Parts: sequence; C-alpha cells; structure tokens
Amino acid sequence: MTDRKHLADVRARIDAVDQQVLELVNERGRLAQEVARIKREHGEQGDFYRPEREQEVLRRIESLNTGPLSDEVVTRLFREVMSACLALQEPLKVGFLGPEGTFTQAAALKQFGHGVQLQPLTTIDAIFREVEAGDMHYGVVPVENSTEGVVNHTLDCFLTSPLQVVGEVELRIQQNLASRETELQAIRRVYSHQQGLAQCRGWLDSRLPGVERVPVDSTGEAARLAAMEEGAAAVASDAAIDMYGLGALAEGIEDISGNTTRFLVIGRQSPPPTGDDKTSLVVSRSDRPGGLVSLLEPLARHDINMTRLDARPSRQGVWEYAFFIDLLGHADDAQVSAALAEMREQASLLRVLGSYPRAAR
Ligand SMILES: O=C(O)C(=O)C[C@]1(C(=O)O)C=C[C@@H](O)C=C1
Repeated sequence: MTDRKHLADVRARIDAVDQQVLELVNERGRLAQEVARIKREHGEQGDFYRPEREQEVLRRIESLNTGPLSDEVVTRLFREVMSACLALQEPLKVGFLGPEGTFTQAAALKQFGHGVQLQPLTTIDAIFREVEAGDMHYGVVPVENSTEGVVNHTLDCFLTSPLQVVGEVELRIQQNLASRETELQAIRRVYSHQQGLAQCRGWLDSRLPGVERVPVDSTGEAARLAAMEEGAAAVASDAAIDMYGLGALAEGIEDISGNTTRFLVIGRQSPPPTGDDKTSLVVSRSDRPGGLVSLLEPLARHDINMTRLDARPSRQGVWEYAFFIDLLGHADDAQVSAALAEMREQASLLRVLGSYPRAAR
C-alpha cells in the first residue's frame, strides 16, 4: 500500500470513530437530560450540579484509562463533556475573582469546564454576597498559596457568611513577567496582586532591582494596567498575557517551583460523602492555658488527619482567635462526626464550613 493510500485509510477510520464518539456524547447528553427530569420530579430544582458525582465519574475514568492519552488529558476531556451535559440540564452562573485572566478564572474552568457562564466579580466580598443573594449559583475564591500562605480575606468572609464550601481546586501557578515592552531594561514599574509580587520576590530583587512594585487587586488587573502603560510590566498568568495582548519577557519567574494555589468553591449546600473528602471548619474558644491543644485532642484520638490550621482574629474580642481547620474525611463519617461532637463541647464556637470531595487532578 502506498503511503498516500495508507493515510487516506487511517483518516477514514478516524472519521468513523468520530461519528461514534459524536453519537455517544449525544447519547450521554440525552441521559443527563433524563437525570434532570428525575431531579425536577423530586423537586430538586437548582441542585443539578453534583460535585460528588462528578468526582466519582472522573476517578472512574482515570482508573479505566489505559492510554495513550494521559490521565490528566482524559480528565480534562471528560470534565468538558460533563460540563456540556450539565449545561443541557441547567445553565449555571459561577462568579470568580476577576477580571478575566486571573488564576481564579483558570481554577473555575478547571472545576466547572466551559459549559457554565463565568462572571468576573471585583472582590472576594462581592462573590460571597452574590452567591448568598442567589444571583450566582456558585463562587470560586482563592484560599491559600503554597509559597505565601493564606488569603486572609477569604477566611474573614467565612466568619460572617452562611455559605458552605462545596469543592476545592488546586492549580499549579506559573508566573510570568508580562509587558508590551520587549527589553527588561525598559521596565520602570511592575504591577501584580501582592501574592504574585511575593511569590516572585527573589527574581524581582535580582533581575529588576530598584524597580517600583505596585500591588493591585488581581494579576488580571495588573496585566490590564501593563497593557496601557509605557515601561510597565505585570507578574501574571499565561491567560492574562493572551487576554491583554502582551508578550512574556520572562516565564516561570516564581521563586519556588511547584508553586500551587488552592481555591474553594462556595455554594449553599455541601455535597454528601464520596469516600475521599475534606472538611473545613472554624472553631474558637475563650483563651485559657492549653486551650488549643485540648481543642484539637479529639482529632488525634479519632485518628483524623489535619491538613491545615490557621489562626485569625475572631473579631469578637481583643486577642480572641478563630482557628480555621481542614481535615481529611466528611462531617457525616462516623469518626469525624464523633470528633466534632467532642470539640463542640469545649468550643465557644464551632461551625462546619463544609465537607467536599478532595481536589481532582
Ligand atoms: O449524575 C447526575 O446527577 C447528573 O446530573 C449527570 C452529570 C453528568 O454529566 O455525569 C451532570 C451534572 C452533575 O454535576 C453530575 C453528573
């Protein structure tokens, strides 16, 4: 067989496979519509998004995958297929910390795919408010960075909001120096979110010493400003570079490689257990010696793994703290529920912020 004939044959087989894939994704779409009909009949309006089921679907796909496509790639493809199926059931509105081009937008896309309507909002408070008011179904907010620690503002919002955590997203963060200038020597000012500036402090100290650093609300906003100003640059994402038509003067400028940011998805109701969950809670107690140790003791006794502990002023009294705790397990799991009951006996306040599936790939 000639090469040309062979190529034509293989392409004909690809066409046949595409036709099958098309029929199957549409069949999947029809089944999702059937699920929606059942949910409506049971009065579950507004509750079409099921993070626990999505997690189960993605984990199953990963375990079935034999390649040559990587687990990461098949996860991304099936995430989009589910996103399109969910959009057939109900178009979801999801607020994220904007403007366009922020890492939070990338996290929202990773969690929900392109089938939802993503709405950039200007502050973390606004995201909480819009979800509380029902104008948005869900919100996506940054909560901690592996280099720079917690996003205090998000934790503070939880102190006063009734919303629940319904999911978490982890994202590898690559920072770039973005500008319309083409030479590093032309840069007089660098904009970024304060976390972006902090993540690249070492690089900026050595490559742009003495250049003014200006913290702004987000990396997306930094890219927007850099696009308008001569001699300006932004520490920002690849997406922001594309969005604002900038060039990358340097790529991957974060000081610690493996830099990861964790985001929380907020909504009105936490999902049921999947067997691989996390629980976030806020707890406080009036100051007394050994207070924190005895408060945490039930977790150790019930063999529960704590993955995060942060203290924030509780805003109730001077030197009173609220402790934000993440642990492995779901609040409905027997061990976790027993430990929480014992902690509650000692605490002046204990609120479960939500139990949710652990971040997918
Ligand atoms: O299983 C469900 O509850 C569905 O609605 C179907 C489906 C899917 O496409 O697999 C769609 C949306 C949900 O978020 C979870 C899963």
